[in-house]
This record gives sequence, structure tokens and C-alpha cells, in this order.
Amino acid sequence: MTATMIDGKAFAAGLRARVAEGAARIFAEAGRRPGLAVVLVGDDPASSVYVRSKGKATVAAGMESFEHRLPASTGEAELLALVAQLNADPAVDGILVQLPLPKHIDERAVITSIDPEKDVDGFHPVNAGRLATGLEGFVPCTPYGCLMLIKDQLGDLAGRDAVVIGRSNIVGKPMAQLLIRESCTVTVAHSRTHDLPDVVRRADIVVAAVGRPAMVKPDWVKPGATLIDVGINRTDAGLVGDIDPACAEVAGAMTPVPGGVGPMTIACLLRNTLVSASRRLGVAYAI
Ligand SMILES: NC(=O)C1=CN([C@@H]2O[C@H](COP(=O)(O)OP(=O)(O)OC[C@H]3O[C@@H](n4cnc5c(N)ncnc54)[C@H](OP(=O)(O)O)[C@@H]3O)[C@@H](O)[C@H]2O)C=CC1
Ligand SMILES: Nc1nc(=O)c2c([nH]1)NC[C@@H]1CN(c3ccc(C(=O)N[C@@H](CCC(=O)O)C(=O)O)cc3)C=[N+]21
Repeated sequence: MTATMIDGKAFAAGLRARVAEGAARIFAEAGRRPGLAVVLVGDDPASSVYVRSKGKATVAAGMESFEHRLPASTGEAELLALVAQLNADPAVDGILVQLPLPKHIDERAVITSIDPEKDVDGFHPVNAGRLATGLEGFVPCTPYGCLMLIKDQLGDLAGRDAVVIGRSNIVGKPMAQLLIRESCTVTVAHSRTHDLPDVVRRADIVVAAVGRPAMVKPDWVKPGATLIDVGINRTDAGLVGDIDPACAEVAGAMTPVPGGVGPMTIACLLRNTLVSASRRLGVAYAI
């Protein structure tokens, strides 16, 4: 079998177009554009590229982009003061503080200082708790984008066996919550899992979010399974995912890297920002 390649880039373009329509409607009805503030501390080149592409996508969707680039030497108190200012700014509907932060800054303190109603990353414990307990809130963009691709491919997910490799707060855990919400039978694997290949072999759906190039091998994959590759690894051979491309011989469908999950993350960020603006302005949206 040769897997269908899931075109995340095309799916994301469609989502961004729908977000742009919603943003235009908000502008027409409320007289201002949805606003997204992105904060980057330090000059990590990869982070800098992401922040620039987020800013471009924000403007292209008819939203306002507020970029704050601070030096790596910025103190925690200074960053918390900026977040407080953005929390209070009525033009700002969404706040994203790019991770990772320099070591001298406590990430948890910064994330919990963001107003949960502007937390379009969905990283605040209030939003994590809402997701875990079935309340409405912001869902982290990467797992949300993965879920959209999986549902587009498989339709109803009830009863399917899903394995999530990775248990981070930003990808693995919220991905597992979303799959539970869809009534999958969910296994979360991590660095202490025994016999990972055997665990993966049971899965109809595999989401790999580890950060190890081409870790998932073809002989781990159940024939016909849907494989979602979150990994972004910069190697001498270029950008590679966590799933060996040779898995395409066994899988039913899989996402490429690049052009799979990555573009969905940015589109979902814009979608969350639109939802935030709609709620804050009391304007109905439909996407
Ligand atoms: N495409 C996108 O939009 C995004 C891509 N990424 C990428 O996704 C990947 C994961 O990101 P993130 O969740 O932040 O990473 P983290 O480093 O926070 O988490 C990695 C997880 O992988 C687990 N792990 C490590 N080694 C193994 C192993 N040998 N076997 C099984 N599990 C293992 C870790 O287990 P343990 O908990 O036991 O340490 C941990 O739970 C990275 O490549 C990152 O660049 C991230 C965000 C967005
Ligand atoms: N507060 C915060 N929120 C995040 O959502 C967040 C973050 N911090 N820190 C870093 C990770 C990583 N991340 C990606 C976003 C887009 C692509 C993406 O668009 N990737 C393209 C390729 C880009 C390239 O060529 O480098 C693709 O896969 O096709 C990848 C990774 C968001 N993250």
C-alpha cells in the first residue's frame, strides 16, 4: 500500500481563508480588526522565522499584528509587565509568548500571567483544565490542527485505537485529551514506555510528537493506519519529522514534513484569535 499524503498546507490555506472572511465580518460589524500580539524574547533564528511568518499570516487574514521583540537579557519582571500591558489592551484579542524562553525566565510564571480569555495558545492551566473537563476554552493550536486533519481523513473517530507519542503540555497531553473527547481509545507513550514499537503496532491513529528524526519505523506501523507527524527536526539533510518517510509503504495516510502539521498550527492560531475577538466583541462568527 502507498499512503495518501495529507496536504496540511492546502487544508491550512482553506482554514485561513475562512478565518479571513470572519475577520472581515468583525471589521464590518465592530469597526476594528481582531488583534494578535506575539512576543519573542531573544534572537533564536528558528523562533525569529516563526514569529515573522505568524505576523505575515496574521496580516494576510485581515487581522492586526503586534510584534514585540525583546533582547535575550530581558528580565522576568519586565516580560510580566509587558504581558500585563497586553492583557489590558482592548485592541489585543490574542497573546502568544514564543517558547522556549531564556533559562533565567520561569515559563510557567509567564504562561499563567496571560489572561485566559486572550490565551490563544491554550497553554494557561485554566484552558488546559477546561479541555480536560469538557468546558469551552482555547485548545492548543498544534493538537487542534492535528485533530482537524485526522477527522478530515477518517470521519467519526469513536472506538479507534490512538497512540500519542510524547506527553508535553503543548502537544502530547492536549492531543490525548482531544482524542478522548472524540471517543478514541488513547494510549500516551513517552521516553519510559516499554516496547514502543509494539504499542504503536496496535494503533489506527499515531501522533508522533517527540523531536527525534525518523524515529517511527515502517515495521511499527499497522497496515492502513493514519500517521500524523508533529516533529520538526533540523538535520544536515534538511527539515525532517519523527516518522520515517518509508512508513508511507505501510500506512493508509500520513502527513509530510514540511507541509503537514506545521501550517495547521499557524492557521489554528489565527482561528483562535478570531474566536477570541468574536467573544470579546459579542459578534457571532461561523467557521
Ligand atoms: N509542527 C508544529 O507545529 C510543532 C512542532 N513541534 C515539534 O514537535 C516535537 C515535540 O515537541 P514538544 O512536545 O514540545 O517536545 P518535548 O521535548 O516537550 O516533549 C517530547 C516528548 O517526547 C518524549 N520522548 C523523548 N524521547 C522519547 C523516546 N525515545 N521514545 C518515546 N518518547 C520519547 C518525551 O518523553 P518524557 O516526557 O518521558 O521526557 C516527551 O514527552 C519537536 O520536534 C517540536 O519541534 C512542537 C510544537 C509545534
Ligand atoms: N508559544 C508558542 N506557541 C507555539 O505554537 C510554538 C511555540 N511557542 N514555539 C515553537 C513551536 C513550534 N511551532 C511551529 C509552528 C509552525 C511550524 C511550521 O509552519 N512549519 C513548516 C515549516 C517551517 C520551516 O520550514 O521551518 C512546516 O512544517 O511545513 C512549525 C512549528 C509553534 N510553536
